[in-house]
Amino acid sequence: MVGRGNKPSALAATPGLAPQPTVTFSSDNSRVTAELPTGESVEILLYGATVISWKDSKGDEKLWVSSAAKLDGTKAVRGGIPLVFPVFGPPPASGHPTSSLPQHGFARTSVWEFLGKSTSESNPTSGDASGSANAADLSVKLDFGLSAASLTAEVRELWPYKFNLIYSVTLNRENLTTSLVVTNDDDKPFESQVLLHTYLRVNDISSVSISGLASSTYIDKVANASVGTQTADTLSIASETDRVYTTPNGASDVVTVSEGGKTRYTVARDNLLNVVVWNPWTEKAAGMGDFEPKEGYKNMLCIEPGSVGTWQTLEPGDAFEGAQTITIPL
Ligand SMILES: O=P(O)(O)OC[C@H]1O[C@H](O)[C@H](O)[C@@H](O)[C@@H]1O
Repeated sequence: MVGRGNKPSALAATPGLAPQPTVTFSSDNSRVTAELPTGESVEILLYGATVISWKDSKGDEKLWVSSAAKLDGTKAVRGGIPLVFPVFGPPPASGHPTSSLPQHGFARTSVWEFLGKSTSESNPTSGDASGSANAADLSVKLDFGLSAASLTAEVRELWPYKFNLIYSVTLNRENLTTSLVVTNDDDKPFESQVLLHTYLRVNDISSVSISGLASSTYIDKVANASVGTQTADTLSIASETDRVYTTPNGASDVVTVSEGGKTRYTVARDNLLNVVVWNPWTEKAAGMGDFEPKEGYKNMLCIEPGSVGTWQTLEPGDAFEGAQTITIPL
C-alpha cells in the first residue's frame, strides 16, 4: 500500500559529509510509511498504531491483512499487527478495572500520535572511504505515542488511569522490531496486559511448522481453556487453533515458523513471556465479517508475543517494556 498526503521526503543528509543513502518517508494524518534504500518498507496506521504492511526488498508482503479489513478507523484492523492493551481477550466479567473494556482493550482502536523518526547505521565502520554509509546497514525507527489525554472521553471513563504508551517500529533489511513501553503516570498502581497480535503471511498453512514451544504449557481456548503441555518439538496447524503458551522462564524465547522445511520467520520475544498461536480455520473465518477472503486462513498465522498469563502491576512512575523482533532469512 502507498501512503497518501505529503509527498515522500528523503531524510536529509548531514551537511558537509558525503551523500548518505536515504530512507524515504511520508506521513499524513492517517498513516506513516518508510522505505529503506534497499527497498524494504513498512506502513503504519495512526489508528491503533497498527502496522499494516511490511515488505522485503523484492516487495513481498510479510503480514496478512484481510481484504475486508476496515482501515478507516471504524473497527480494529483485521490483520497486520494490532496492539493489545490493557487487557487480552474478553476482560474479566466483573470486578476488575478492565471489566468494562472491549475485547483486547482500547490501544488497537485509539488514534495514536506520530512522535517522529530516526535513522541509524548498524555497522558504522562498513561504509566507503568517503564516509558514506552502507545502504544495507541502515535502519529506520518510527515512534508513536498514546496517553490518557488523547483517549476519547468515553474510553477514559472505562479505564480511568493516567498512562503513557510509546510504541516503536524499527525496520532494517532483515527484521522488524516492534516495542511497547507502558508507563504508569497515575498516583495509584494499575494492572495491565500487553500483546503484539501479529498476523504473519504464509503461502500454505498445511506446510507450516512452528518450533520453539516444546515443553511449554498452554491454555487451549478451543478446548474450554483446558491446560496442556506441548510434548512434540513442532506444532502444525490443521484445525482451529487458539493457544496461550505460558512459556515459563527458561523456555525458548524464539518461535520459528517454517514452511516446506525452510525457515520463514523467527519471532524473538524480549521481556514477553507468553505467546499466543491463533488460526481461526474455516468456521471462525466464515463467522468474521471482516475476514476475507474466507479461504484466507490458509495464508495467515498469528504468532502473538505478549504478557497475558497474569496481570502486570505497575506502581506509579514505573514502566514496563516488551518487544518482538521478526526476522526473515535474506
Ligand atoms: O477478533 P479479535 O477481537 O480481533 O480477536 C482475534 C483473536 O485474538 C487472539 O488470537 C485470541 O486468542 C483469539 O481468541 C481471538 O479470536
